[in-house]
Amino acid sequence: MNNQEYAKIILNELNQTLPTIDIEKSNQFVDLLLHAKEIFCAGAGRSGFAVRGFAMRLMHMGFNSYVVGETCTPNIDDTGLLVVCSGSGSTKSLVNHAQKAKEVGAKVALITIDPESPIAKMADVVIEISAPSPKSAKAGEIQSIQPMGSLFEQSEALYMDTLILMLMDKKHMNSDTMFGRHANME
Ligand SMILES: O=C([C@H](O)CO)[C@H](O)[C@H](O)COP(=O)(O)O
Repeated sequence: MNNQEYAKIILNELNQTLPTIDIEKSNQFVDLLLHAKEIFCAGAGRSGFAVRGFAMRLMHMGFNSYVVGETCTPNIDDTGLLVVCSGSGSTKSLVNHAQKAKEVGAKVALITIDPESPIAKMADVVIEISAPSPKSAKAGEIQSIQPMGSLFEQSEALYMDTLILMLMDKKHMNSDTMFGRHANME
């Protein structure tokens, strides 16, 4: 198959995952984002790349957003929100981050394939994406030709872009006002 044929298959897969994500839980997630004093974003591997992109857009909107593990990321307290992206919901470092967040009274939002996972059990809101899971027993019903967690990782990145659009509506922001905060020392 050529690249265009594969592209159509991938888009078809995304067309199954993205429109089935829960609306009410997404509204709850947006409320948590709007009310947090500081937002801490965590993920490992390719989920880590996805959540870094989300942290950047939040920064563009004026939120105090941080990537967990970066040198200049401060402590989390009861005014904070931890956003975790984890297909399995059981990656050890991320379980530890969620435990710490709950210990200090912070909120936790999880994007995952497995709503029964250890992090899901601690989370205030769990966003389930149905996709194959290479790292846990629970796999979503939606099938993929892509390797490992690719469909989940693409879906979570695009899902977080839908959250950004919802936040832009609520805060009356547009691309120009956000670009004003983009790094000018690149
Ligand atoms: O990078 C990943 C791997 O490529 C799976 O497709 C995962 O995102 C990484 O291993 C983290 O795992 P999860 O916490 O289960 O997302």
